[in-house]
Amino acid sequence: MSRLKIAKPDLVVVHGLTQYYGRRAVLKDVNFSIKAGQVMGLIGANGAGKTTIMKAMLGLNRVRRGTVAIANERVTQLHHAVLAENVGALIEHPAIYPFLTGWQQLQLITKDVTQLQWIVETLQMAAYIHQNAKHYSLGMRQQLGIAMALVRQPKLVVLDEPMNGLDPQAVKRLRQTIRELAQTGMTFFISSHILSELEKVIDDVLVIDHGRVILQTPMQQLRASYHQRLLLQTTDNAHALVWLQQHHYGCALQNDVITVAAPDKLNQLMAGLIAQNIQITRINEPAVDLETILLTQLDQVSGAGQ
Ligand SMILES: Nc1ncnc2c1ncn2[C@@H]1O[C@H](COP(=O)(O)OP(=O)(O)OP(=O)(O)O)[C@@H](O)[C@H]1O
Repeated sequence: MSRLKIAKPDLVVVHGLTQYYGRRAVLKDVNFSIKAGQVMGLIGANGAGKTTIMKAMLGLNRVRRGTVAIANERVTQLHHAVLAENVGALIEHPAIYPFLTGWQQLQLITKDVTQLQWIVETLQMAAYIHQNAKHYSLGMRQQLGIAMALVRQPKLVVLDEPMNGLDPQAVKRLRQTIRELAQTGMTFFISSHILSELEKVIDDVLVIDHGRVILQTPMQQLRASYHQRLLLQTTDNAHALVWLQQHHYGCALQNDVITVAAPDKLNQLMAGLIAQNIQITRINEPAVDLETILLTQLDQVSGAGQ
């Protein structure tokens, strides 16, 4: 029996978003969509427009042109009923009342004790949740802000730099929580400068530069598009290098290690070296991170545009 693969619907559709601060365009025809259950990362340099995009999605800014739709409902500054039911967000600094406890602030969002207990336990906030928030550290305030965004388990959660001020354990917990919630169908849109953390949690990445989208792609595809290097050590590196160059492999020798660029016929390469009586003593594909992949990819994008 053949199985029909049902495409997930778009939960967020942003179309032609253009925004000015004064006379300066800070978003320029921004288009993207996020499918239900996806975890999408938003990356860009300082001032690229990440927070501005998130604010526009939440009806916090007046946009010049373009539309935002969440769960098929238009969102504007004056029309945002869909957000109350379906969206949790932490943008810039968490809005916290200093004379309420963390628990009381969470109660402003939901009275459901099961949900309240769940988030306090999940983010391990029990030690301070009943203290007044004015005594909270930066990290505790940030955790409370995240808890406020997640507590009702809304369809969409928008998090602007959520890892700010969190210690490594809290970052790990947040990452696990996001992955678990995404498994249940929740959708996330997360900006972060900590690419090494972001890449552990996202399915797709949206890259913006000077208010324009320059890349939107699944992480899997991004990784596949990166031509991996190979590190080789042999019993006779000098001889190996000559053979590789003669056979048009891009390669270089440094500190007794040969770097070979993107060998797509690994068997041929190994067989060729062995036929020369060169023994391969070590072969290694170095782990590659999102930052390296993106820099390479963006070089190609800007190179192609020249
Ligand atoms: N209220 C404002 N008035 C005028 N200009 C603003 C305002 N808010 C942001 N900007 C400008 O809009 C541009 C985009 O800012 P935005 O905060 O969206 O960037 P970002 O990508 O979130 O940056 P960062 O990584 O530093 O947080 C910047 O050039 C910024 O100076």
